[in-house]
Amino acid sequence: MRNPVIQIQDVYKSFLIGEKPSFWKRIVGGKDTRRTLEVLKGVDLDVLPGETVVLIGSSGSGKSTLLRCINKLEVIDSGKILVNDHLVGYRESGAGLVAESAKETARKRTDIGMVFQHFNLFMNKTALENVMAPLMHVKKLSRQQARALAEPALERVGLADRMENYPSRLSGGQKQRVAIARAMAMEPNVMLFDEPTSALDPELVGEVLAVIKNIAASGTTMVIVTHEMQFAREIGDRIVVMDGGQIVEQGPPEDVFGDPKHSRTRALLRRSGILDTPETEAVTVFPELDDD
Ligand SMILES: Nc1ncnc2c1ncn2[C@@H]1O[C@H](COP(=O)(O)OP(=O)(O)OP(=O)(O)O)[C@@H](O)[C@H]1O
Repeated sequence: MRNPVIQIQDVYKSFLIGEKPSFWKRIVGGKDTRRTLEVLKGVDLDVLPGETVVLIGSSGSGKSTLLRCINKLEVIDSGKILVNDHLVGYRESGAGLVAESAKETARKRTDIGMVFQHFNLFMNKTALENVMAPLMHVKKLSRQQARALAEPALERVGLADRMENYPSRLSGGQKQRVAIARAMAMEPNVMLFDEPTSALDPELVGEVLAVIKNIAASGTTMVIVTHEMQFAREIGDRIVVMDGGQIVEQGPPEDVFGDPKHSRTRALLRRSGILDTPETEAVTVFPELDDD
């Protein structure tokens, strides 16, 4: 069996919350009131080649942070993340592992496509120029070579007739499809989607989901953070449920949605209208007595 494309091992991540006290405040002995918020608390997760893993969980459970750690948009406090067998943030040298430079991080990121909630398009460039930009500036392709990859990428997401449009002339769904084409044109071997439909009007969600499904069907390894439970159920090879910075349950969609084991999963699915068992579940006080 091939190695997992992504290996996340015992990852911890926290943020410092609050404002750094000013120089003058410190001079007069003012206290630093910042506090540490632990967002990831020992996460382990492997993603296999061609697999689509969907992260679900309540707001603030750490899904986006975990996704962002995979391509070093966030730096982990401890643990390890390997992508394509390379340790994120480090490179091998004769002397062992050394911290990688910003340039090396940028180069490694070309293997990992990322699609954000808010598209992140250049507003002063057409759809085609948006897709060509990283091909030229990161992959250093000529304009002609970049165009030869960008056009089919836009065709693939159904935007053959919108290539010359500026983002201001595109709907939210079309903008997100340009962002997907831009990531896919780089031919990454992993795609990360961070709530790709949550900034869209409901009637535009379907077209973006259809494009993502199409990419999944082509065998690209994907990790998707979403609140769209129906979509998660349809597209996920594996559903991973996060709560309070930890993975509380994972498995095939039919198990997680059909027979959720963890109380936090059941609460999440109830809130999403997927599970309609009553709020007051029977609580097994003495599980050992239930065995026979
Ligand atoms: N850069 C940051 N600085 C400080 N706190 C942060 C930062 N990024 C995230 N957080 C906090 O970390 C926690 C987890 O955030 P994260 O975005 O990972 O959750 P999530 O599960 O993706 O939530 P949602 O579904 O609402 O997007 C939240 O409390 C959030 O406010």
